[in-house]
Amino acid sequence: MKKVSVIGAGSWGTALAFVLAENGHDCLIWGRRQEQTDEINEQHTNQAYLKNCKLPESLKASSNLEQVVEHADILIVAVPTKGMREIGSQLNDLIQQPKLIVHVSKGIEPDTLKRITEMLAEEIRPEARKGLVVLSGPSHAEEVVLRHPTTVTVASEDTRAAEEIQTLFMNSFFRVYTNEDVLGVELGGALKNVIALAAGITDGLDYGDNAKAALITRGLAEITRLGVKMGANPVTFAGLAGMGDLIVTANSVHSRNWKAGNMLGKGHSLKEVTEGMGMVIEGVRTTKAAHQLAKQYDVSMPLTEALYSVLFEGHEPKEAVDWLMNRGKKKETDDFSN
Ligand SMILES: NC(=O)C1=CN([C@@H]2O[C@H](COP(=O)(O)OP(=O)(O)OC[C@H]3O[C@@H](n4cnc5c(N)ncnc54)[C@H](OP(=O)(O)O)[C@@H]3O)[C@@H](O)[C@H]2O)C=CC1
Ligand SMILES: O=C(CO)COP(=O)(O)O
Repeated sequence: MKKVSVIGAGSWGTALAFVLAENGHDCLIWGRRQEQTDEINEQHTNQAYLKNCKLPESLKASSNLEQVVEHADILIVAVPTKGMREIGSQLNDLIQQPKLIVHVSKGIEPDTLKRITEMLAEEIRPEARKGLVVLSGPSHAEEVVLRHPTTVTVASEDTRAAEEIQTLFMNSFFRVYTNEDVLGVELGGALKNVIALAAGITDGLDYGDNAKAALITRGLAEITRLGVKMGANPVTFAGLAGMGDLIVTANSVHSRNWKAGNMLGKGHSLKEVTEGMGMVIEGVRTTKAAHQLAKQYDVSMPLTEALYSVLFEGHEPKEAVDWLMNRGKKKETDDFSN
């Protein structure tokens, strides 16, 4: 049994805390609102994020970040990418003894184009970190708390740290692999949200299954093309953090990114969609970052460009699809030579 703290009591932080508590670990979860941590402690629920889920009574919650950081040597950080630097800087101030820090979020910071391990490495001093690990893969929180079979991957520069986290989470419904390609795992997790938004748009437009299959396949091709140019292992994109997560996010009714795209395809504005969701839609900010990365690395990412034009340049979804379909001829397999 280990002491573990989860920072962030949204859908994913709560589902992972559920797994850890089920595994017998002494798990404390931090939420920034006391009424929410009271609900977890007293009702053993977190209705705003995981409806009708009974949480293990052994799972405890606190809104006192200092207490939560002190509780454990392993910190699981589960806040949206937008809040990552602020949390990282607070952790830097609060950590007394070095901690193993695991993040489970999926995004890239626009403008700096930093991945989450890079942001955390900038915010948290090296002496406060035993290691940095990313956990990613096809894993909707709603299904994890139903104990439905789920597989994820953990990656770290430090193989032993990744293996420690693999052991911490593994159980009969939550299977964890390790992967040495931190860059590929983080890029796969972040960029699939862009393609899932686009998949939601084609579903919103009622374009059917051919269009969806095209988006997923060509989406994976452009994610891989960028990732390989940045130095990632192409095999990672055929794995859980790449194809696996892209399939689940582009097809699931649980996906906030797919839902957001679906509403855009049906004619709602981006403002309406983001304000109505009540949960994070990581793909919107990541589309900005991916558009910038494509320029910086001089990689062709037409689906990302089409989505960018809908989200940020006022183009209609149908116009973007027409543009995609009427581009010049291409070979399917020239991807890696770009
Ligand atoms: N949901 C899922 O199934 C999965 C999600 N992920 C990833 O996990 C990350 C977290 O997502 P998820 O839990 O789903 O998000 P949710 O929207 O469900 O919850 C977000 C949580 O973070 C808190 N929060 C929001 N902004 C900040 C901030 N600036 N500082 C501190 N806390 C903040 C919210 O607090 P409050 O309630 O007070 O607003 C809430 O507890 C995302 O990157 C997502 O892509 C990965 C795999 C699966
Ligand atoms: O990353 C996820 C599943 O693996 C969750 O996706 P959404 O953020 O689109 O709900």
